[in-house]
Amino acid sequence: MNRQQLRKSLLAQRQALSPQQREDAALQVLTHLQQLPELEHACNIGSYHSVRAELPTAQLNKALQAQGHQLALPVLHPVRPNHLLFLRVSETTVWRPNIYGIPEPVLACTDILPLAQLQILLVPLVGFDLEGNRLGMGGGFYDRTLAAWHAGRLPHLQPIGLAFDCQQVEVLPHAAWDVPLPRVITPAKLWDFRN
Ligand SMILES: Nc1nc2c(c(=O)[nH]1)N(C=O)[C@@H](CNc1ccc(C(=O)N[C@@H](CCC(=O)O)C(=O)O)cc1)CN2
Ligand SMILES: Nc1ncnc2c1ncn2[C@@H]1O[C@H](COP(=O)(O)OP(=O)(O)OP(=O)(O)O)[C@@H](O)[C@H]1O
Repeated sequence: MNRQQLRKSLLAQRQALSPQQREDAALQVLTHLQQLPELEHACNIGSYHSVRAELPTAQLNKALQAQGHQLALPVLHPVRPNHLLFLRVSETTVWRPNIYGIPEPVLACTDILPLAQLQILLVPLVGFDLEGNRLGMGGGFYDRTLAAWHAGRLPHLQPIGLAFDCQQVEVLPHAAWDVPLPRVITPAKLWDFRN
């Protein structure tokens, strides 16, 4: 299967889960996440606003905020195509759907949290393999976001993919620009692909 076929098949598997299965999965993922020593101290966490059949993040985001972490959510970059900006969010954040129908915080420059100030980046994904290679929605948004980290320029950033177990495959075909994830959390476990 090529990337496009794989994406279609993995999206269908995710779609087949019931809303209850998705919520249960999200709670299990939150439990693994909360066991990370990195989260013992308040930190800046890049997260995402889940849509459609993605691993739900509403409760997870709320729980992280309640624990004192500052969340930053992605907005599509207004000038650089296929790039993301991460904006601080709070209870007063005004949301607006982007061109993909994904709610994002209304862009205010003062709310921008540069990647260099994030300690954790929770990454949505469609599929991942046993080496941490990631398949996303196809825009290359996170590959671009993670390029500087991959090049060693964001040593304090820890990317973590969030997924259902059915999104794990043995091998994903990967391209030069793909940035493998060091860790992925699914309901079953924390996958650590480092060394
Ligand atoms: N919740 C969430 N937010 C996210 C992402 C994500 O995967 N999940 N992204 C991760 O990169 C970025 C947005 N990327 C996206 C890329 C494609 C589509 C999408 O629905 N594509 C449709 C075609 C839409 C069209 O071209 O009009 C499709 O593939 O069917 C959605 C988000 C940033 N924010
Ligand atoms: N660092 C980069 N620099 C330039 N182009 C890139 C980069 N990363 C990805 N691309 C381009 O983005 C396109 C989409 O990439 P890909 O199919 O790997 O996206 P994805 O990882 O599935 O999506 P996303 O990261 O948005 O969830 C590719 O055709 C590639 O040309």
